Amino acid sequence: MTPGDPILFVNNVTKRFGGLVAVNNVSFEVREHEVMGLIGPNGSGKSTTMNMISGALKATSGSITLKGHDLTRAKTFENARFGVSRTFQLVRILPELSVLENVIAGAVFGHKRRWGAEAEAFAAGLLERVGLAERITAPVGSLTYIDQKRLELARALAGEPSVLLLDEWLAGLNPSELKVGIDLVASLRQEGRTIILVEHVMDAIRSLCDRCLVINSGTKIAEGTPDAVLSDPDVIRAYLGEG
Ligand SMILES: Nc1ncnc2c1ncn2[C@@H]1O[C@H](COP(=O)(O)OP(=O)(O)OP(=O)(O)O)[C@@H](O)[C@H]1O
Repeated sequence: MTPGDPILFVNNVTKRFGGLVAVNNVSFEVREHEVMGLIGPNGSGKSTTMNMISGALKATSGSITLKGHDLTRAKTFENARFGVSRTFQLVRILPELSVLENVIAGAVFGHKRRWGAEAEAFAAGLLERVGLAERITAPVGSLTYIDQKRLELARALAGEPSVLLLDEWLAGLNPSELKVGIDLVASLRQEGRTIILVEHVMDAIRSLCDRCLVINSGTKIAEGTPDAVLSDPDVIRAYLGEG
């Protein structure tokens, strides 16, 4: 789907941890229906940026707004209400709940607050969507790694997000699972989801992203199409190091 108007505005955002500036005066916009890749070497500030959008961390300065909601001033739990859902670098699912219950939890605490039978039917539909229809009543402990990833994705989608944050969602998959994972994200793109993708798998970045933002040592160093940024000498230098 062709990207529409910008809905997420990150304005001059800085995050300090004591003396360390993890994110340094970064600004960008994300348009509706756009898949934006956020890339950069290890420790460059990608997860910190995602955490500020999701509300897990508060910016030291700057502002983040989504469809007119000020995420920077919101309480942590309000970011989901305002339309942000995410997956985590290390899968986080609720081990004492079933597959279905995990996704219902996402619907109940999400953007639109569905309850009861409505939440259950909605969650079941999403499990089918991510390829987990057969495992609906399974205990989460019995899931394979890729199925845990599918579950986390279904739970994030259950929040009916305006923007979906995928933090290295493809990490740790073997080559055949990776293809399945990329196809699944491609199908989300196809249906017009707005996504920020933090990813080290460059094939995924090239095939999935409309646009990429590159950060290095907390500072934005490039922005553009995947092909343009990945051939940018500053970006190559950041990844490979000087010399
Ligand atoms: N809670 C924290 N307290 C102190 N320093 C932190 C904290 N979280 C992150 N940092 C530091 O901030 C910098 C940016 O980290 P961040 O995790 O955002 O990088 P990243 O680009 O996501 O890295 P990776 O690709 O390895 O996941 C790093 O130097 C990291 O050590």
